[in-house]
Amino acid sequence: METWAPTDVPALEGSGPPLRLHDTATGRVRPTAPGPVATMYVCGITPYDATHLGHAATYLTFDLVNRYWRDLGHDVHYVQNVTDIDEPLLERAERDQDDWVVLGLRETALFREDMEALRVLPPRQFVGAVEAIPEIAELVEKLVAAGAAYRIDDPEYPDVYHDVTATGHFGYESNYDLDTMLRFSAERGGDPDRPGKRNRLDPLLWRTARPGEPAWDSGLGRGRPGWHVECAAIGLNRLGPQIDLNGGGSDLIFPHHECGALHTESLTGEHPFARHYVHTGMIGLDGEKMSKSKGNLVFVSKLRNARVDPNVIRVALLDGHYRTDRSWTDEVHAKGDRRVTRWREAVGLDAGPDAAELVAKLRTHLADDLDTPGALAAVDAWAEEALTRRGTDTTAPQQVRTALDALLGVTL
Ligand SMILES: Nc1ncnc2c1ncn2[C@@H]1O[C@H](COS(=O)(=O)NC(=O)[C@@H](N)CS)[C@@H](O)[C@H]1O
Ligand SMILES: [Zn+2]
Repeated sequence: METWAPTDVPALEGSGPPLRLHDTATGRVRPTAPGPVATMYVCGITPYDATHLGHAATYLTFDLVNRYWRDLGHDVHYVQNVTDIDEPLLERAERDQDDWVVLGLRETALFREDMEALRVLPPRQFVGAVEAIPEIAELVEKLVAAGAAYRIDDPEYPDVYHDVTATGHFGYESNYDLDTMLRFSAERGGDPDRPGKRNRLDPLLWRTARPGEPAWDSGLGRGRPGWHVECAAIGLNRLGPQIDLNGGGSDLIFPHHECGALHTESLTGEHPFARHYVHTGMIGLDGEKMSKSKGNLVFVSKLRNARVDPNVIRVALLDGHYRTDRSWTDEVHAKGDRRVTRWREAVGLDAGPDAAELVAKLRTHLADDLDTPGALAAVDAWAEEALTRRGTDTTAPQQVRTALDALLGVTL
């Protein structure tokens, strides 16, 4: 499916330190080391209730990774999916007496608009699960042929599951204990208590057609793919068996990214699938996690319709560190608004303090596991200096504008 419109990224002089990021699998912050083309798979939305500020905070995080890698001189091959077939989508369509296909198309279109408004750089490939079903089914067939996957002994619905013992590495990505895995599996779309599975955590690969459910023909018979294998196939087939970064919110640590790694590594034998597994904290609303089930969602489009500057949304969300669970509040919004106003005044001057020092600080903070609180504070300091003690560098205001655009995606 169509990706969204590109945003140009101005080039800056020089470059900063290597990007260091926290990796969930090793539990450590360590340098990324992409080749000339960095490869990044970030899970996309399930297209309903798009685009809430939780989604936005996560995609803004990976936008900073994209921008910083480009600032280091890498090209970035960024792939993202849309889970346009899945239980939650079918249930929402049912609830709203909506056609699930139309719901998905409408919400995906809104998501693209919101991403463009927030100036998030688009993925090179933006792939829907439905359009990928042929290649997903092919991956499942290979897993069955390799003996890593099996049909469950259920004459009515002989679904296909992946044996979690297939690689000998299962659990390395999340490092969760068995109880936690079982709990999250049950809470997040898994079926640990289904009789006949070899292991309770074995993830579904192919769901045999049920009456009244959408189904597609495949070499596995009529049915539809499981959730995790959708991302495994879309990522593997476009980025290869080992990638620089697999990303998403912390709710994807398990089972989603653990099982995605199981699927690709079972087939390719290459371990780990991703050199960095990067996960963002949850955005809440006044202390409660912002989630579809809670219905306490703040939408990017609603803020845009209220004439909120997308730069304010971006700066407000970047004020907290990407890995912390944090809330959207009126104060967070107001602080972002004050900041953008103040920065605009400062770059509106005809001269300012030396910009090179600020650019170096921005790079150092971003390279340090995306320390955006530090980066934004450095901009605050430059703006205060410019507005109180003035400065003599007549090129500084424009240099700062360019650096904020390239590195933070903020246009003043
Ligand atoms: N409250 C939140 N705060 C931060 N990130 C969130 C929040 N809610 C969802 N996300 C992230 O937003 C992305 C899309 O979430 S989603 O719409 O539920 N879709 C999915 O998780 C799947 N389609 C991934 S293949 C995921 O990375 C998810 O972890
Ligand atoms: Zn995914």
